[in-house]
Amino acid sequence: MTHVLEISGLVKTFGGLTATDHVSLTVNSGEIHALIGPNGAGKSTLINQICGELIPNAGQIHLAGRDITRLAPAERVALGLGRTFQITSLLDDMTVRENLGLVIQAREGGNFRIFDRAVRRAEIWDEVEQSLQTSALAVRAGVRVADLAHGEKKQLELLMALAQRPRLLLLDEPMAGLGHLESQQMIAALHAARAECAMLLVEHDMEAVFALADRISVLVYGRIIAAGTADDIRANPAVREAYLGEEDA
Ligand SMILES: Nc1ncnc2c1ncn2[C@@H]1O[C@H](COP(=O)(O)OP(=O)(O)OP(=O)(O)O)[C@@H](O)[C@H]1O
Repeated sequence: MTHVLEISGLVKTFGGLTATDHVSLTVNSGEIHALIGPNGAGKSTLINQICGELIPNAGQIHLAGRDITRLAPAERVALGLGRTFQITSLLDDMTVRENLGLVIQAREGGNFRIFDRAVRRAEIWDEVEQSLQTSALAVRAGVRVADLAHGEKKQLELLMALAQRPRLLLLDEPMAGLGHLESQQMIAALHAARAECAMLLVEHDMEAVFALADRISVLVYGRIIAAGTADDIRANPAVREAYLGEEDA
């Protein structure tokens, strides 16, 4: 079986510190795999190696069977690696609809002939409407990004990342800074998105992790100390001790 993502024996050191200590994990197609762990466990370091912002000292990363360990970030994106857009990359003076249209247009590149352009433009707007259809943003399509609430901007980031049609989407704390209702909307949006791509979800909000994850890997001091379903992880004594702490014990 080809996994969407396969990480094997990954090691990353910073001087004397081993931030990624022989990490192996897989993400299957259609799966949401959550990566949890306390502050400083090495989650960002691992994500940055998957994106190509950091190159590991040892080990391999395969995306859909292709060795991407040493590829540049843009080459990984071209092979189907997606990451949520940061709010700072949204265009404030343009509407939700226009921001989405731009991403779809960029995905297609200049890849159509002049006499196809009008047809293509109509197809792009159709795709924009489709992607908005089931989103909490549907009623805000004509609103400028500058006038959106924080949670709405996070929803737009997700739609823009999905519009790139990634095989694997890396989600770095999508619940951060969201209120209760906004978190519920984000959980619903991620749940709906699982039909479109596999996801590796780094998240501190355990309610969201337990609601969404098919499998969970627990990282502590750079090592995966446990991996399994939400029930496995909840019941694992080492995890309760190292991570969930008194809150769940
Ligand atoms: N560029 C760097 N140089 C030196 N040490 C680093 C560097 N980046 C991360 N570290 C160290 O590596 C370890 C893992 O950090 P990392 O940021 O990956 O953890 P994290 O799990 O993402 O934490 P958080 O949940 O707080 O974001 C920490 O001890 C951190 O201080």
